[in-house]
Amino acid sequence: YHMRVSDGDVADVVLCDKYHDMTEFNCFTFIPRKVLHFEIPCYILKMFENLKILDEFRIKRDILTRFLLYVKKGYRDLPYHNWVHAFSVTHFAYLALKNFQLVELGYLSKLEALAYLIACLCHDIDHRGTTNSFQQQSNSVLASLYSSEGSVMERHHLSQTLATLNTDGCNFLECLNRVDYIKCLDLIKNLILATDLQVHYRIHARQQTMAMDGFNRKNPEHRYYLCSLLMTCADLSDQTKDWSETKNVARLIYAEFFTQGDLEKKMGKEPVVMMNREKASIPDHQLEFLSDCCVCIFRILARIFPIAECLVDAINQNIKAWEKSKPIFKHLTANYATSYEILT
Ligand SMILES: Cc1nc2ccc(C(=O)NCC(C)C)cc2n2c(-c3cc(OC(C)(C)C)ccc3Cl)nnc12
Ligand SMILES: [Mg+2]
Ligand SMILES: [Zn+2]
Repeated sequence: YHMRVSDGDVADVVLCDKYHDMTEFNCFTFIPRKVLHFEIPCYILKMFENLKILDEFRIKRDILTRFLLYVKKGYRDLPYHNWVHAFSVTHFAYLALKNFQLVELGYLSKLEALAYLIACLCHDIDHRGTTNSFQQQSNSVLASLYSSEGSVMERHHLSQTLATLNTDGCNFLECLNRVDYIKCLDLIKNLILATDLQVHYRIHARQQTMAMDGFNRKNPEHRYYLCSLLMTCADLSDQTKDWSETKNVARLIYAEFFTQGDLEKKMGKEPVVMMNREKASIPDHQLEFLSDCCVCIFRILARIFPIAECLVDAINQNIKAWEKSKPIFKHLTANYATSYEILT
């Protein structure tokens, strides 16, 4: 296992000093999925450096690099829940830290910023392309481990994160003092668990109230709601890009959903419509998801950070595009098994 990341792999990343001009990269319109796959580790290191986080916590670049190369190997080769998703989620966290000046203006402590970036990188490690309910249905090992506490997949992602930190030469947090170290792991736990849709539904109303009342940095509940909101926004940030990106991401997500549906049929179970390639209407589901889930989360964000209004606008543009795509899907679906092929 230890031979999986060599010192040469680490050196390649530590020594790369390209990408001096980060102007484009620092904008909300930048599309992280367009970054060349082999360049992703270098960009991640650049983001940490650019945010002055390494100096703050005296984090060694080679140890952080070995950690992120193991994290990269921890992701499976799935259509959506893969290393590129981890990078795109982390890129949004970087944009939020930079553009909302989260640390400079006191919204997040430096430690919370560090935990936020690490949680984004690790939040879907070893995902299998199936949902929490599928873990129960299939009596998976993960369900037997975690179903009593809920958030089965998210608890597994957290466990994989801690295991990677404890791999030789990967614990870049060991230079933190004891209090910060324990606090950082606790923050990473809350952030990764916040990416469970059920957790989001449970705290969504209170996040809304927090935004209406005004964020109070002295209130520990507000700090938790803000961190969770920033996490779900990062996880959904693909939806704030342009229409071609939105269509591409939908194709990837439904490739996973339909594969799960196929698996469920083989198990003699009826999949939910959204995962059934014979019955799903991608535009309808996406309209529902964007209107009922996505845009609401980003509206709360925009209430706290007005410059995030552009992200709400981008989602609304994509909602309009899904509406316009419906007649085409309706017409074409008659000839296709599902509207999925049209997205390819
Ligand atoms: C474009 C897009 N469409 C989606 C359509 C449906 C669903 C879904 O899970 N429906 C529930 C059923 C399966 C039981 C999720 C979708 N989705 C997510 C996503 C968000 C998540 O949760 C947070 C981050 C807390 C919101 C967690 C996991 C995922 Cl894959 N990311 N992008 C998407
Ligand atoms: Mg997840
Ligand atoms: Zn995710």
